[in-house]
Amino acid sequence: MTRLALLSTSDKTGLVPFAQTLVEKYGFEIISSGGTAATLQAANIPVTKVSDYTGAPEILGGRVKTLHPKIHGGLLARRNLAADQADLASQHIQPIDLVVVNLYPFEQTVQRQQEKGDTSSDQALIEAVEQIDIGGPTMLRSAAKNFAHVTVLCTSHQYEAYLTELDQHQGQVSLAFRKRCAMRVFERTAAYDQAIAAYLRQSEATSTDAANLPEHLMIAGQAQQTLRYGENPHQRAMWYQSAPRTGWSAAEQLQGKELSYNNLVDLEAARRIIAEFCSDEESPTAAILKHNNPCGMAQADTIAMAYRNAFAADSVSAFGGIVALNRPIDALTAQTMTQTFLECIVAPACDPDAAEILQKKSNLRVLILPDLVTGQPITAKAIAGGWLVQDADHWLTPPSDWDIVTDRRPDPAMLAEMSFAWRVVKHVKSNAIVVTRDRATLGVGAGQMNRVGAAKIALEQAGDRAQGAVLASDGFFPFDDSVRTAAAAGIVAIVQPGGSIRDQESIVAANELGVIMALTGTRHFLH
Ligand SMILES: NC(=O)c1ncn([C@@H]2O[C@H](COP(=O)(O)O)[C@@H](O)[C@H]2O)c1NC=O
Repeated sequence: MTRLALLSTSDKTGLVPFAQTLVEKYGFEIISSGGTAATLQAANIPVTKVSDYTGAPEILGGRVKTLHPKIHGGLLARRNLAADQADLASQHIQPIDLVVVNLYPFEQTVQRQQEKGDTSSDQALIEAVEQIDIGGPTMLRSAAKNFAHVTVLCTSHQYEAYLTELDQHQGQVSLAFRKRCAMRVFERTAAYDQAIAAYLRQSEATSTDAANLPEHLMIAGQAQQTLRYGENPHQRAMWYQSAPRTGWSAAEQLQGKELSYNNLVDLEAARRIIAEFCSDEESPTAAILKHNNPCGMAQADTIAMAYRNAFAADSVSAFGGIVALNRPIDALTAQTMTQTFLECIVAPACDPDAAEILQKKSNLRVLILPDLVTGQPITAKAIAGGWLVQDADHWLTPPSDWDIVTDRRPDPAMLAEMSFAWRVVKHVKSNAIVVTRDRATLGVGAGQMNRVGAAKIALEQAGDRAQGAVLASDGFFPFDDSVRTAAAAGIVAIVQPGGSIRDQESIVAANELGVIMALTGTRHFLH
């Protein structure tokens, strides 16, 4: 008996030569849905339309094409079960050996809508809903469930491997291959459903109410790149891209070595911190990061000067750093950046003459990410037996809402400096203390197990430069010791969340030492 293959593809890439080989080399008979059948007919490949085979026309503008017992009976029947075979015979159903389906391009449709900036109009919703494939996933799932007997391909990338398999097994397919194909189907349909759910969820309010977090957590992504290794060479790693394609998956790498796992983690930390400085009125800003923490961050009148000041903040740590800029890379900045060893640079754009200069450092990875602001709305951490999910920390209390708790009050310039320090410390691992002056970091105490330790590191790094500087703390001061250490080093203003039962002790110490203190009311722990 000839073997039956069911082909129903939206993406017709490689379809014709593949179908030709199936028919001519392996003697398959083909049945296909309307558009696929038309493509094959145009290439003179013999094909029967699904509607002719089932006797049921495509209806509802294509919403029902292949949803028919003659199709799903042929896909689900167990070849080794007499009762199933009897059902097929009585219903004149032919078993189907091979199913080739790729789905309506739902993710691409949403991507296009996002690029046009319209994902929520009535028209956009109608368009997206029509791209929710129903018949395709149904066939894929039927065939995948019956992998004991049926082979199912859900992407044109599998055509070659399938033909090789036929070649190697005298026209047959091994059970192991069919099982792998089934696994890929369930991965694909899960990701497809996740994209649909995410699209529908996006119109919901982005409240911090836990009830608005999804009832079922679905983290989906398509393998974009096998990374050489993870954080360490003995850890496997893969970069998955979510749909629609945005963020780092859509960034342009102008030059440099392949991105590593650690590069991407650092780049994302760099993006998050520079995103804090991307509003229209923001001055040119540069951040240099090492191991996820800013080692130097500065604002200035030009981006070249901002980079220079960020580098000067801690030129030792900047070696091998990751740089993020909130302005296009210009020639002068490029020139300055090539004077030291850097791992990666990310900026919203790059001037042509700057690109030419950077090319001299051929290993240096330069990435262009025009949208530095948009990140994932949630963060997820793996723990044994589950995941922890929270809203990304998008909150920032504006200085106008801070509580100035000391007799001395900041003038506008001092308040702006305190706001700079506050926005930097938000992105430093806890316990975090940052010392800044003239919109540049002078000292960064990161990831310490006690706040005094973080303060000591930041102040020691700042040294004499701490005279007249500002200190920011990501969490409240449990005691007044950090305030006293800061004042002794020359700090004139402190910004911290407040909220300790001993806040008053810190305030009394600040008043006694003539230090300005602002309480923001919100802490920014970062683990
Ligand atoms: N409704 C159905 O019964 C149905 N059957 C197959 N499809 C999809 O239709 C596409 C192929 O259509 P065509 O062969 O007409 O170009 C495939 O992406 C396939 O997944 C369907 N479309 C949507 O649900």
